Amino acid sequence: MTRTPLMAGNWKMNLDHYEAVALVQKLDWTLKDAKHDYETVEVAVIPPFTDIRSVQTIVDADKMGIVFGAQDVSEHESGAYTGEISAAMLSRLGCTYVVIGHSERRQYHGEDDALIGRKAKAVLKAGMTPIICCGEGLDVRKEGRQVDYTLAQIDGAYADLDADEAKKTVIAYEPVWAIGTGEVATPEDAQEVCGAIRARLAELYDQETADAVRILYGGSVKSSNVAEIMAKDDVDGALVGGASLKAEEFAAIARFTEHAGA
Ligand SMILES: O=C(CO)COP(=O)(O)O
Repeated sequence: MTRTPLMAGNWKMNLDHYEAVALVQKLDWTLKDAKHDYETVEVAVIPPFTDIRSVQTIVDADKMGIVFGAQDVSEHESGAYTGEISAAMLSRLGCTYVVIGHSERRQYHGEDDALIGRKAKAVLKAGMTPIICCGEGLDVRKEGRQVDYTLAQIDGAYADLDADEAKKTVIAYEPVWAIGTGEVATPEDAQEVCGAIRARLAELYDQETADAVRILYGGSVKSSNVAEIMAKDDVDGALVGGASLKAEEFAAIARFTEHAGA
């Protein structure tokens, strides 16, 4: 089973729509210069909602190989939900991916696994791919409970998804203690949990489903550490925060096969 690696840049609450266009253009030029093959490594940017229309316009106009997505979505289809954005709206803008249940949404907006499951369903129904985030905090890691904790998040988020739906999802394992801290998990740490997630998917569904799902690692990924993490069997890409805000650095992450061992 070959899974196409995915490098997704989560910009979080950074860059207005002018800056977004400039960054996407620079990323596109950098990858074009390197003759990047998007079939070999998929590259996605995940900007704030207000940037998406501008990103769509430039990606379409310049026929870029880069795809894009959103950082969150409403669980509801439409109606009186002030401030919310529906999956249909994102799909209409050409989004390929929607990040669901990022630890910052769990922490600051009280999102739980059941809500994350409903959001994933809404995204799938609209024909897009949810990137379902999971991962433990420092206290859980210190107690050595990272596998059980993360698998419980997976159980909760996938409770109402059938195998056909599950197959179309992407998972991002992001240990909270490694996010924005410069503290990157070791490749072995990443593999331990990503491998356990795949084994759990095989239990919940079947091996074929488990093998189809791409599992990304996230947390202080940089061009200097991505290759060793990508070398692990169950790591199929990265969800990149800070380093995705610099075109050359993010392009270098997407080109990780060139600096294996760096
Ligand atoms: O949260 C992350 C991506 O979603 C990781 O952020 P950093 O790469 O800045 O640690």
